[in-house]
Amino acid sequence: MGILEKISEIEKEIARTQKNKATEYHLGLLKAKLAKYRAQLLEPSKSASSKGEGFDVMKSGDARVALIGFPSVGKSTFLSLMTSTASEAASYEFTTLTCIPGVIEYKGANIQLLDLPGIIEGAAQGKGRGRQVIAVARTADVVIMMLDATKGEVQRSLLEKELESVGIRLNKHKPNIYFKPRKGGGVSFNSTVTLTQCSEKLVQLILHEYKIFNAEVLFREDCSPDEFIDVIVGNRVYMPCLYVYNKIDQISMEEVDRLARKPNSVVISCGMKLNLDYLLEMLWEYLALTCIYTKKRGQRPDFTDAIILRKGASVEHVAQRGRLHFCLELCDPAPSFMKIVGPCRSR
Ligand SMILES: Nc1nc2c(ncn2[C@@H]2O[C@H](COP(=O)(O)OP(=O)(O)OP(=O)(O)O)[C@@H](O)[C@H]2O)c(=O)[nH]1
Ligand SMILES: [K+]
Ligand SMILES: [Mg+2]
Repeated sequence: MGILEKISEIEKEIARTQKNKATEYHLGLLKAKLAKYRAQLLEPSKSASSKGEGFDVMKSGDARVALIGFPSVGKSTFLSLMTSTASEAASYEFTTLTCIPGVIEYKGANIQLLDLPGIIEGAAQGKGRGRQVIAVARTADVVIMMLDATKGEVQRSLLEKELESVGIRLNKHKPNIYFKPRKGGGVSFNSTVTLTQCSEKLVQLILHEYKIFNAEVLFREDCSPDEFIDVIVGNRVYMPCLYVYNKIDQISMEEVDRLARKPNSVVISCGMKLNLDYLLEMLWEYLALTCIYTKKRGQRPDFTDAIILRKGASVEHVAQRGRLHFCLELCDPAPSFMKIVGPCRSR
C-alpha cells in the first residue's frame, strides 16, 4: 500500500471511530500514525526535479505576506491593486502559474506581497502547483487566505485542511508543552494544569509510536493529543492568517454582514475597491510590526524615516540595521517593548 492509501485508510478509520473514553487511546494512536505518514509524504523526494521545492523568490522588505486561495478568487487582481506590480488577472482558472512578488508600502514599511497560483483540494499531495505554493506559504509572516464570497465556506475549510495537513497551524499558538528526549530513564510525565484531553498513558502510547522511550514531558496547558503530536514532530509553523472574502459586490448585504463578523475575517471587493484600507490596517496588526523613529539629541525625530521592527525587538536589532549612532539617542523614554541587551558599539 502506498503512503497516500495508508493516509486515506487511517482518515477513514478516524472518521468511523466514535469519540469516547473507550476509544481515546485508539484515536490517539491513529492520529500519531497519520502525522507520521504525512511527514513522510512531505519529505523531499530523491529525484532531482523536485529539488528546491517552492518558487525561488528572494525575501525582501520588512515582512512577507502570501496570497493563498482557489483559482480565480482575485489574488492577482488584489496584487495589482495594492502594489505597483501588475499580475495578469483573467476570468479563467490558473491564470497565474508562478510566484509574483509585489511590494505594499504602508506606514513606511515595505511589505512583500506574493501572488501565487491558485490551489485546489489535494494541493498538499502535489496536485497542481500545490506543494510549491504551500512551501512558499511556510516562509511567510502572515497568510492571506483569499476566498470568493459567493462560494460560501467550502473553499475555506478545504484550504484549512490542506494547510493543516502539512503542518501549518493557522491563528494558533505553539502548545505550551515542554518536551525533551533523553538518553535513558524512561518517560517522566508531569503537568501543571488539570488535563482533560491527554493522560500519561496516552502520552506514552503516542511516544512509543514515534519510538521514543525516554523523554521528559511537562504539560503547562490542557492540550489535545494532536497538539502533543505537533510538539513531538516539531516542524510545525504557527502562522497568523487573515481570511479575506473578495467579490462582496456579488452578494447580499446580509451575507456581507455575516462574513464580516467572522473571526479573523475581512470582506472586500477588488472590483469596486471596497474596504481595502481596512484590510491594510488589519494586515498591519497581524504582522505586528512597529515603527521606530530615531532622533539626534536636541533635534526632533524624523517621522519620514522609520525603522520597522517586529514587536519584541531590541536595540540590538536597530543596531543591526546600521542605525547605531541614532539608537544611542532614542526617543526618550524608550518604548516599553525595547529592551537594552548590551552596550552599543559606536560607529
Ligand atoms: N465581481 C468581481 N470580480 C472580481 C473581483 N476581483 C476580481 N474579480 C474577477 O475575478 C476573476 C479572477 O481574478 P484573478 O485576479 O485572475 O484571480 P486569481 O485568484 O489570481 O486566479 P488564478 O491566478 O487563476 O488562481 C477576474 O475576472 C477578475 O476580474 C471583485 O471584487 N468582484
Ligand atoms: K484567474
Ligand atoms: Mg492569479
